[in-house]
Amino acid sequence: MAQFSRVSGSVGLITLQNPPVNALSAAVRQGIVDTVNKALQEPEVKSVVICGQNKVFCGGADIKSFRGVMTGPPLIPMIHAIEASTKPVVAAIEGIALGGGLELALACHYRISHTKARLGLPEVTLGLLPAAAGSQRLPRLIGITAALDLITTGRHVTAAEALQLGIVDHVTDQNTVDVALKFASSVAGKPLDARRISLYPCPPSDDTDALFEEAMQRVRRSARGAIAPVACVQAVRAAATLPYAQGLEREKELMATLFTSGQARALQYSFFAQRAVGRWSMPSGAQWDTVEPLPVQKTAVIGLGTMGRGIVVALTQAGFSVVAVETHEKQLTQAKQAIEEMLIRGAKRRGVTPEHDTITYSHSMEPVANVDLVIEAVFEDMVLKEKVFQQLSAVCKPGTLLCTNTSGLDIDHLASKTPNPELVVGMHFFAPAHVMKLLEVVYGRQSSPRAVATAMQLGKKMGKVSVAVGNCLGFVGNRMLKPYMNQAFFLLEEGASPELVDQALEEFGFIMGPFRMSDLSGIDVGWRIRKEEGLAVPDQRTGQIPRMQKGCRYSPVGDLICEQGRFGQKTGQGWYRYDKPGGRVARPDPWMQTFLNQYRATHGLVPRRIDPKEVLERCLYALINEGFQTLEEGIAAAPEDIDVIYVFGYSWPQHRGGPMFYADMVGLEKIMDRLEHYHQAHPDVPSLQPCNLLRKLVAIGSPPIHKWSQVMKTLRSQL
Ligand SMILES: CCCCCCC[C@H](O)CC(=O)SCCNC(=O)CCNC(=O)[C@H](O)C(C)(C)COP(=O)([O-])OP(=O)([O-])OC[C@H]1O[C@@H](n2cnc3c(N)ncnc32)[C@H](O)[C@@H]1OP(=O)([O-])[O-]
Ligand SMILES: NC(=O)c1ccc[n+]([C@@H]2O[C@H](COP(=O)([O-])OP(=O)(O)OC[C@H]3O[C@@H](n4cnc5c(N)ncnc54)[C@H](O)[C@@H]3O)[C@@H](O)[C@H]2O)c1
Repeated sequence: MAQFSRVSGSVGLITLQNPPVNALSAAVRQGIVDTVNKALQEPEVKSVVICGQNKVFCGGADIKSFRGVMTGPPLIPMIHAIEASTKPVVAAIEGIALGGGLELALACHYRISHTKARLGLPEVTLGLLPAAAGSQRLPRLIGITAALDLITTGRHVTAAEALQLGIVDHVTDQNTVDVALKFASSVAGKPLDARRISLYPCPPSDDTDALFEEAMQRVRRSARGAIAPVACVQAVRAAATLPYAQGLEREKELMATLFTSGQARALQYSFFAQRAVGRWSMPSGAQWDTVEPLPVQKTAVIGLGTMGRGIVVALTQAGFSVVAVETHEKQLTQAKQAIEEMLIRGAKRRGVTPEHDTITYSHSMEPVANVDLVIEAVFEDMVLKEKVFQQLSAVCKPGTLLCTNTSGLDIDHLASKTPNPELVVGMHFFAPAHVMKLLEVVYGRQSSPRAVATAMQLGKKMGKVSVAVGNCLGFVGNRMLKPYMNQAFFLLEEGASPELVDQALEEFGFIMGPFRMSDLSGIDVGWRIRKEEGLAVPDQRTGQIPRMQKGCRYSPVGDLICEQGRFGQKTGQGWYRYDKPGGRVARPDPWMQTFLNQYRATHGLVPRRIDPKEVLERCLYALINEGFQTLEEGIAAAPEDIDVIYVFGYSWPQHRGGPMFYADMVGLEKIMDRLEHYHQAHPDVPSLQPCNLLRKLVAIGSPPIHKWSQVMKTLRSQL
């Protein structure tokens, strides 16, 4: 809806009304058409102001309506009618002007923004482009380079940057609508042609071809196969090289392809999935809207290694005081310096003053006594963690929440070592913890709903996308990674090279394939865990690590290269070769080829040519199958939870939605058939056997992903 009123006798005020973000639904568009007509027809009205209800201008087109039948007046003619108006129209921008919201503002003759407003054309993040003439107007207003930046990244700009770029005419910290009304009165009757952006020529650049060539290459490099950023460059190129009307036609053509694409569906699914994970629930029935979080102001972090340092930074930046505890003297000094540097860099990026005086460094537990919440990040060693939790239980005031950053150890076991197991939860951050958006909040059997609500809220305050998951070895993310990595190892045994496997998965859209990723994070991490599990241990009789363990196929290739001291980037050698320890550029290593040849010969394995399609199917379908298993067990509550974890924690390409969304796109029947095919070929790999939930979903006709939760409820009671 949109409401019309007349202010001070001669200014028509149009207020968009569609909470919470005044999205341009059919009713809002109809409201704008009607009220603009009214303003144009009423002779008393000399100028017009458009604003949004509740101090929010407009969040753009109504994304929810994209999947249904589009009704109501189309956006483009509506926007053109505003620009063509003979009475000046002023946009009063408060809160946000995003996507279609900014396009609406660009059709107005003047734009006045509140200092705290954010503006942008984020359509690319939804797999689209600004198709209400935004791709044609913005370059004409602010130039090609700046428009390319905003349109291809979708980033939001502050009002100050918008003023500097020329997107808005004036910024105010007063009541924006009042300022706009006053301004509208002052420009009544003034000529408007110089204010109609569609009439502007696109500002020329020295070498347009070279500029677009360079932009296209940059965008293709970072797009990881996403098509929308490429279409955005093409649309801006049309603005730069074609008359406005033809540019608009090109924009429409490009949008038509994007609008119905699987990528747009995936990205829009991902947008809503990110919001859905905030509405968490526990098997007990406790859920996000019925549980009050505990108040948290003072926090502590125990262990200042790789993870602890990032967690201290994230907590400090979110405004919490932190007691940072590290027993190792040298580590404490180094951590202090690293944390200060990270805070200074972060403050510079955000244009604020760094906050270091809220951190208290300590090598003992005493200062932890009066904190509200502790996050433990010591080595991944259960005996050590038990000891730390016992110490914390003795030192902390009653009611303190005890969280662990373990990557996958048993939360219930750890909780059982404390007098208040209801106050223990997992807070599994991802490295680097101050950068990575994902947080898995792991509830144990006895974790109280308030403890979970508190950890979820803390994550939100730290700017994380937090997902509540159940307790099991590896939780959701790392548990699903195991069958994926196992397939990657098996493929090496059967004839693939690390490069072949990585390339297939990088072409799919991962930032790094499994081997480059494992070189980056340290191959020895998994090796140590496998040794603790008794897997990476030679048989006393043969002296070799068995290739069958507990009745399942096991590949010791990762263990064997660690035995050679090849731990990845940190040692300068791993699955690849680097120019020096700590080097970043991975090069294929002839040593690896020789090693794999000898390994295969030793075990009588005849190498074969591996097709990249097989790499994708075996690695991804095994991971997806494990995802279904976590749903079946209720460890993950919904497919959206898994997809958000994979997109934000494991670099799954967002334009492919996440593993479960991808499974839906590929077709559950195909996934099941291919898994059965590979399981027949490898009967000693149980993770290739389709799990019950997948079979049942196929049996009832493969319902679409948004129906799985409902189906799962019924199935879980039967399984
Ligand atoms: C061929 C056809 C031609 C079409 C022409 C194209 C036109 C145009 O170029 C395309 C667009 O504008 S594309 C659009 C470009 N615009 C964008 O990409 C902006 C997308 N929105 C955002 O980035 C964030 O929501 C804000 C920053 C606006 C607020 O952040 P915050 O304060 O943290 O709050 P929050 O929790 O995030 O949201 C609160 C609730 O609002 C909901 N909702 C929000 N926007 C919606 C929308 N546009 N729609 C519907 N709903 C929208 C959101 O789902 C949530 O509800 P839920 O029930 O809990 O799910
Ligand atoms: N590194 C990762 O990518 C990653 C990701 C997610 C979770 N994790 C988990 O986070 C935890 C920490 O991992 P990390 O990589 O930061 O380890 P790390 O080896 O870099 O750091 C651990 C730190 O804990 C300190 N420490 C040991 N005992 C202590 C004690 N009693 N009191 C205080 N400090 C103590 C050590 O001196 C060391 O500085 C582990 O449980 C790990 O599984 C790691």
